Amino acid sequence: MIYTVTLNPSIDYIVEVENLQLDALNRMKRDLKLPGGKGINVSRILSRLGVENTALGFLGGFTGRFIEDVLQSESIVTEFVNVQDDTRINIKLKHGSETEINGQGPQIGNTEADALVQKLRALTKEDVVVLSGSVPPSLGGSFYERLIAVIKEQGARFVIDTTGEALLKALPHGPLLVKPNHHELAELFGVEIEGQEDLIKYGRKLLEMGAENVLISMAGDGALLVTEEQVYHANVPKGEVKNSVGAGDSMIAGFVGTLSKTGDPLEALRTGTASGSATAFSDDLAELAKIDSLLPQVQVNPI
Ligand SMILES: Nc1ncnc2c1ncn2[C@@H]1O[C@H](COP(=O)(O)OP(=O)(O)OP(=O)(O)O)[C@@H](O)[C@H]1O
Ligand SMILES: O=P(O)(O)OC[C@@]1(O)O[C@H](CO)[C@@H](O)[C@@H]1O
Repeated sequence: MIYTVTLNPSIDYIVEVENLQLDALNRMKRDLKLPGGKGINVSRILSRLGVENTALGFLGGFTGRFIEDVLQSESIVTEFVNVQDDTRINIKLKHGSETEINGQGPQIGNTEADALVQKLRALTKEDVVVLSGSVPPSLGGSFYERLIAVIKEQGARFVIDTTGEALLKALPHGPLLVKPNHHELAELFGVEIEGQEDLIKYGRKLLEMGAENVLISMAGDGALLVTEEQVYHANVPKGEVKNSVGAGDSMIAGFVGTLSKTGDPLEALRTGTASGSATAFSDDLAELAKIDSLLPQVQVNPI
C-alpha cells in the first residue's frame, strides 16, 4: 500500500486577475478553490491512476473539512489527525505569470504530532510512504527524521519530496526516490548548474548520499532519471501550459504508482512525465484521460 503524508495541507485559492495593479482594488476574473498540499496532490493522482493509497497528515477547522470532503468525494481513503487550528490557505495568483503566497500552517501540538507517529507504527515492509512538502514551523525542523525512523523500524520504504536540510538529513536513510527540480538541485549544493552534465553530476551525488532513484524534473525540458546503472532522459509532450501547481507532485505519483505496480523504472519515468505534463496542461490536477492521451508522446532514452 502507498501512504502519502502531508504535514502542511492547504486550500489552494487560485485567483486570476487581468492587469494586476498593486496598491489598488483588483477584481478577479476567475477563482477556484482546490484541495492542496504536496502529498494530497500525490494521493489524488494515484487514485486517478487506479493505485490504492491512504492520505495521512494533519487537517483542522473549516478549511480542513473542505479538503476532507473533496478527498472523500474522490473515494480517497483518508486518515488525517485532526488539529485545533485551521489548515492554511495558499494563494496562487495568475496575472500573466504565476505568483504563489503560501501560508505558514497551523499550530500543531505534541499530542497531535504523536498521533501521526503512532499511525505509522501500523506500516509493514510492503508499504511505501510518500513524504511531501513543507513542515509547519510548530512541528520543528526534525519532524521528518522522526517519521523516517518509524518507517525504517517497520521495514517500509519512503519517498521524500522536500528541500534543503530536511532532504539532506533524509538521504542517509535510503529513500526510494527523491525528485528535486533543476533549481532545487543547484540550491541544495549551493552551485550554479550549467547544463546536463552538471545535472547528472549532482544527481549522482544524491545517489552516493543514499537515494535509490533520483528524478530531476526540468519543467518544459522534461526529466532525467539517475540510477546506479544508467541515466535516462524523458521528453515532454506538446500542449498548452495552463498551470504549474502540482506538476511535480503528479510526476511523483505517476512514477511511484507505476514503479509499485510494474517494478519497471523506465515505465515509471514515462508515466511520471506524462502525469506531470498532463497537470501542466490542465486547470486542476490531471484527469486519467489526459495522462493516457499524452503517454504515447513520451520517449525515454538512455544518455
Ligand atoms: N511547461 C511544461 N510543459 C510540459 N510539461 C511540463 C511543464 N512544466 C512541468 N511539466 C511536467 O511536469 C514535470 C514536473 O515539473 P517541474 O519540473 O516544474 O516540477 P516542480 O518544480 O516540482 O513542479 P511544481 O510546480 O509542482 O512545484 C516535468 O518534468 C514535466 O513532465
Ligand atoms: O508550502 P509547501 O508545502 O512547500 O507547498 C505547498 C504547495 O505549494 O505545494 C503544492 C504544489 O506542489 C500546492 O498544492 C501547495 O499549495
